[in-house]
Amino acid sequence: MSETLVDIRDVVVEYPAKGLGKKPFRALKGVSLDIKAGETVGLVGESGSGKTTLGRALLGLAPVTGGSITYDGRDLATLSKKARRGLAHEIQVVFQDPYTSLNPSMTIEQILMEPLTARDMPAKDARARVRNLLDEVRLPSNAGQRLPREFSGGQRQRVAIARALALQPRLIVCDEPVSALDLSTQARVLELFKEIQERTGVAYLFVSHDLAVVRHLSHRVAVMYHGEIVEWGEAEAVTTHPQHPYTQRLFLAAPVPDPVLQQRRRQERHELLASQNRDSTSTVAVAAV
Ligand SMILES: Nc1ncnc2c1ncn2[C@@H]1O[C@H](COP(=O)(O)OP(=O)(O)OP(=O)(O)O)[C@@H](O)[C@H]1O
Repeated sequence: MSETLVDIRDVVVEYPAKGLGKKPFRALKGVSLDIKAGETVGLVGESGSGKTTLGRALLGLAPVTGGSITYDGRDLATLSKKARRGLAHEIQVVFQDPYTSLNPSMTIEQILMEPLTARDMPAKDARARVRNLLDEVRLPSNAGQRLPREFSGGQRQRVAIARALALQPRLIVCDEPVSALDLSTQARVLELFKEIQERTGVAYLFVSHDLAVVRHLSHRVAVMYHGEIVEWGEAEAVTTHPQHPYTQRLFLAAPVPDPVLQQRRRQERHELLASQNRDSTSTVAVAAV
């Protein structure tokens, strides 16, 4: 795992001003990170910190006004629309909400065939590929004839993952893909993400507000705060020895299943907050994370 697939350098995203005389809103303030082929990079941070915006920038869906995003050695900003479309199948996305991300009036087979036939795959081959995809995400082969509403949230998310896999991408932007699921379903879907990566070598940019989820899956972790990356490194190091005060608080705020450990965490968090309140040079505003 050494080849750099994505190189994000000093990226700035500014959303247009809402109203006369207002300034554009700077959602990313010079963000840098890289993703290697076959790697999972976890992106964690509180709501509004810019995680989704970074994923959208990578997908060409956010107004990038500074810096560069290089994919497989190519600067995305300098690609023609045609070249960008040609790359589209290599970078796919799985969204948070499995209830709204699938067309309710299409069968699962139609949903999965769509990207394949749009790329001129003959219908017979596309049907065979759909059967493989259902198998890859551990759904029964007769699932193809059913509608999204006949499935649970976890099963629908499996369909969304199958659709993302249809064109054999090299990178999937996963934007809070398990946040809408209950805990035991989350665990099974996370295992599926892992299994798929081991089998296909796909890379993930895995966006989540949940440190436990990110820690479970990621090789490296970036922590976002107010449009900046405040911590970036190996998942083990970032999650067990966080250096930045914001990461320390995020980590201590994360729920843990063990009540004794949870109580200890609460105490540590209390002490940390108290010490940060005393320290007026802290770079982080002391609000509850
Ligand atoms: N289209 C938009 N126009 C204007 N501002 C936006 C737009 N999209 C996002 N923002 C703002 O950019 C900031 C970052 O939003 P973003 O959705 O990237 O955060 P996030 O970390 O993914 O949050 P969440 O976990 O709640 O999804 C927020 O202040 C948000 O209000």
